[in-house]
Amino acid sequence: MSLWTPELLTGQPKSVGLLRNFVGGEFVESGSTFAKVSPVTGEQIFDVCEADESAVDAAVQAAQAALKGPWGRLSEQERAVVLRRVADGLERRFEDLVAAEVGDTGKSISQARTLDIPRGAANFRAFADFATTAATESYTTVLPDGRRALNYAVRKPVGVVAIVVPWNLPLLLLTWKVAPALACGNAVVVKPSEETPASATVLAEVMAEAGVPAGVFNLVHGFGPSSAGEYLTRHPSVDAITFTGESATGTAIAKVAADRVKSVSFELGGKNAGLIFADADLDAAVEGSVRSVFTNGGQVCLCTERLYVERPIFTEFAERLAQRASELTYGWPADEATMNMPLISKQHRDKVLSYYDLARSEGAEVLTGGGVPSFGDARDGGCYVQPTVVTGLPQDARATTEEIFGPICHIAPFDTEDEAYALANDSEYGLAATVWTRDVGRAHRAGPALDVGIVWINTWFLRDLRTPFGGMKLSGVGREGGTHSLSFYSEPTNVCIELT
Ligand SMILES: NC(=O)C1=CN([C@@H]2O[C@H](COP(=O)(O)OP(=O)(O)OC[C@H]3O[C@@H](n4cnc5c(N)ncnc54)[C@H](O)[C@@H]3O)[C@@H](O)[C@H]2O)C=CC1
Ligand SMILES: O=C(O)/C=C/C=C(\O)C(=O)O
Repeated sequence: MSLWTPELLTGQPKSVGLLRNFVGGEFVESGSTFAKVSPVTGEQIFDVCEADESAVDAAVQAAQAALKGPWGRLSEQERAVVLRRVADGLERRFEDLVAAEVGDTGKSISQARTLDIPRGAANFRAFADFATTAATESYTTVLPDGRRALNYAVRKPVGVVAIVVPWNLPLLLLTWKVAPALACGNAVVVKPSEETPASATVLAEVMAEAGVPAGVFNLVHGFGPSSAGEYLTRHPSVDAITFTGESATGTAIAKVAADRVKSVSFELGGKNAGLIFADADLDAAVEGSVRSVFTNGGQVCLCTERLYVERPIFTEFAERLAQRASELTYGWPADEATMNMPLISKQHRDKVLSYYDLARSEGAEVLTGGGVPSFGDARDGGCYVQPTVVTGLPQDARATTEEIFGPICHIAPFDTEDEAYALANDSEYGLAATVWTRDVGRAHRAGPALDVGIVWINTWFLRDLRTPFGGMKLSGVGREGGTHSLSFYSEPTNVCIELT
């Protein structure tokens, strides 16, 4: 019987499925299991096999062996054919992936259908294209004595890549790294979040169905410290580590990686600012901010948690945003009209609610939300919080400086363009910013003025997969996307031929 039943959408499945690790092309069980519960109801939906140190070692060895087999001899074009088969497979398994993703996260079926799952297939198609069309460097060299040479670089795989990802956009973020890693000829061992083991398991099934050679894609389930995440990242045969998640976890992984000088790519946290200028299209700025603050329950590293609004429109903007936040509909994930989703876990809900309390104790005025909704049904066992808008905090309050990762924003006024950039830049993080203005000159000034990796003007989370993606300061190390991903997941060897 399929594990990926529509019952997962309710958070109340009739039976609890077993999710296994995928090593060397086989699904394997390990000694212990842990429970995965639904964020919608708090009921257990899966038993998950936790990979112990020997299971992680077997996965890394399977990856090493795969690099020596047929996979290591394929051309870029041949690998691209395999990647496109994976994309086709993800599309064939679309409804299974929706059930898996919604079951694990409680996100709305409409978001899973329009964002999370389509981006899985899109990532594989995009990197099949990028890897087969990207140029490599070439120089004709002329020396002072008249000798000439041709230099050109060839791209080679890095080797075994460890991929560690979080729970907020599970399939999207996993495939964003698996696709370029495989396009460049590497073999991977992936460690999804303990909170979201399901869509990675469907991806493993798709890999097998698409004929990806055994050992090229390996999946280990488990936790971070003293579990699969740590065993994987400190494994001596892992050549590179790519990670998305909390900045503190990035620090822990960087320390482990330093011992063997492994290359790392980190997409970390954010405390992203939105700047609303008085000349903006106010309707668009309000609706855009509703998206940027509340999408995925505020659980996207790109979400806006700090809004700065030019003083003449401050009161109107704040009232309108709070009104729209209060109108966001609750519903079961399977209801297309549902806009709010639960947070991922009780632990994360406790963290977010502690920030709601902290904001109040630091002097915030709560314009809407600030608590927990009540349903009178099984969702009361879940992890819901109210979308929340606050104002009145100083710039250095903890609630306005620390990443909360929930459906909350703080709104503050500003008076000049320079002040707006200074407030936005006054953060340990530097991931993304959103600017709402009709002034084209200001739109072009914002990019250079803001100390972040991504600036959106009059939009948010509009993605072109060729563009550099990543953050400054505590928000990350390196960039992925397009040729930036190809650079991380491959090693260039320069060839110099003297021309006679
Ligand atoms: N992209 C972002 O900005 C994200 C930020 N967060 C923030 O992080 C907080 C904690 O969420 P978590 O999912 O626990 O994030 P996390 O950063 O602890 O976990 C992300 C992934 O790293 C793994 N991991 C954790 N510690 C590790 C270690 N020492 N070595 C190797 N792997 C390790 C986890 O098992 C998971 O697969 C959230 O409350 C949220 O504020 C969470 C997810 C994404
Ligand atoms: O690649 C994207 O489009 C989205 C990335 C989002 C994150 O990295 C995150 O939320 O952690």
